[in-house]
Amino acid sequence: MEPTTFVLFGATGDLAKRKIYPALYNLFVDGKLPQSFSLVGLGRREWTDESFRANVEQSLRQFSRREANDAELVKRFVDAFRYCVLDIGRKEDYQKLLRLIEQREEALGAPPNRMFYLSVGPEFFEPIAANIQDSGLGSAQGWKRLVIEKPFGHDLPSARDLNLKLSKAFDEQEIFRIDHYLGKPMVQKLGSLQQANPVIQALWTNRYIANVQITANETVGVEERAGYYDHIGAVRDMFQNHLLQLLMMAAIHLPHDSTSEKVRFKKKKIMEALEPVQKQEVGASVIRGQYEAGTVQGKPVVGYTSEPGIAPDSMNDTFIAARLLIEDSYWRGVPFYIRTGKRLAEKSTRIVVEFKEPIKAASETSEEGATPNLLIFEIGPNEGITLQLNTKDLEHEGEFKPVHIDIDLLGGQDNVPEAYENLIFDALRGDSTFFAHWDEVELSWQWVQPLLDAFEENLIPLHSYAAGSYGPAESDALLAQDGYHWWFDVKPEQQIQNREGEPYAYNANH
Ligand SMILES: NC(=O)C1=CN([C@@H]2O[C@H](COP(=O)(O)OP(=O)(O)OC[C@H]3O[C@@H](n4cnc5c(N)ncnc54)[C@H](OP(=O)(O)O)[C@@H]3O)[C@@H](O)[C@H]2O)C=CC1
Ligand SMILES: O=C1O[C@H](COP(=O)(O)O)[C@@H](O)[C@H](O)[C@H]1O
Repeated sequence: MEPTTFVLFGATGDLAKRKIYPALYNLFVDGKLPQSFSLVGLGRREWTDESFRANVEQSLRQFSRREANDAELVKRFVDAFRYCVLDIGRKEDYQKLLRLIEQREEALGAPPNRMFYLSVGPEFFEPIAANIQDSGLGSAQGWKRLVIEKPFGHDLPSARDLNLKLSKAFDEQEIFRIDHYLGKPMVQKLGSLQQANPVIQALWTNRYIANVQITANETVGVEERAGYYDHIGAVRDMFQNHLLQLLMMAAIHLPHDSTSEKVRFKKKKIMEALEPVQKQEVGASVIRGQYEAGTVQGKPVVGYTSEPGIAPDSMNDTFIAARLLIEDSYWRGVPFYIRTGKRLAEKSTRIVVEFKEPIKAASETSEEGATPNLLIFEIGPNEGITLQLNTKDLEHEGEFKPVHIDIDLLGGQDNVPEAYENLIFDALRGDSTFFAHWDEVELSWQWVQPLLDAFEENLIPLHSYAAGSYGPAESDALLAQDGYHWWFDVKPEQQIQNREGEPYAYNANH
């Protein structure tokens, strides 16, 4: 891997501490950092190199996947770290930064390959990009890359405006827009599983698939992020980015020789094929909700409008469910149902592919107990793939009963790289496959914009749901209209337990 200087804006912040340093350390331990690697951390805080390194070490002890108790190893890692006080708005600070980076490159004999990582609020994206350009930081002989966190815009016009401004300093192929869902190991496997397995590939069409359900349920509420979340809601926080990315990755058909460009081109095609919704029609396919007080995993919790920092009359959405249709030859007629929300019954991110029922369609015979075949991709918190099939239960008069085949994709490994590790590794290698291209981001905002307008103008109801449930009843009704139901929503009294005594989600008989 080429020598790299990693320039981290927001080095004193929460994301750097919880995700970026641990990810870099894990890569270091796994031998996946460039041989010549240097990091310059930036912030307004008057830290020194020493206090910076001490903070980084602390973060490794707290958050790293790999043990950080080998003092010699940790020291070798943080030796590459320097700190520079920089105020994003002060042009002279960028000259100081340029001198420091040039010194480091000279000392290491490294070419000026610079990766600028923006772990700061979105209001800083544009001034940082402009200052990188104006200061000469971005005009050295090596490569330059811009890694940018979400949110990418607040709506369609602001996203377009931001992109225009960034593109004055960085070309599209130099911009790496992070969507951490694209870094999740199971999401990274989705395309290749279908691509490499004829058995899946052959079934991946409207001929065999009845519907696809994409769920990202959370048990947490707004936590300490009321100020941010109350202006964003589930639609901008999760749906526009993570959930639409999951839809693209689930629907994609990849050619055998797929490159990063081809993957992103195919994703763009899916977004272009999404049937648009008109603002006045949003209510027919979109449900929005807000949690009321309830009990989440045995603990009583307050309702959204009683959370600290949230206005008592807030109309913000903490839940969204939607039915989307892809108008292409593969997916015409297959509804994709998507939902996400806070304060729900369980933390689970999964994709369920429900197959059509050929037995019933082919004959009028009674098939007592038969359920549709399902292919279930568990994305988090645990990873796995499960296939639900029907088998005859000889003890119960030959009724059908579902059996589940678990496919172990990790080969028993339990210490797998997490999303930020995968993504930072790819950015260091210049592989943009699992970063959101501007076309995808723009098309996502384009699809979502009528929803934002309808929400803003209160054209659709804001349904309440009890904390600890699976969202408003209207979300169930959305699927019931089409003759389906959300799979694996398990009421506490129906939960069965796995061998470890934990609730086992798959209760196909509910
Ligand atoms: N935290 C998380 O889990 C996630 C965060 N994100 C995104 O990542 C970004 C960073 O989030 P997070 O780390 O939580 O935010 P924090 O508020 O914890 O950190 C903000 C960082 O920005 C720096 N900063 C703020 N103003 C200036 C300035 N004028 N000049 C120089 N540096 C400045 C701060 O440094 P100092 O105070 O020293 O000036 C600090 O390092 C945001 O865009 C957020 O949306 C995305 C996903 C998850
Ligand atoms: O980006 C975000 O994601 C988290 C959920 O991420 P996960 O990896 O735990 O599924 C969400 O809690 C947060 O509100 C959102 O900003």
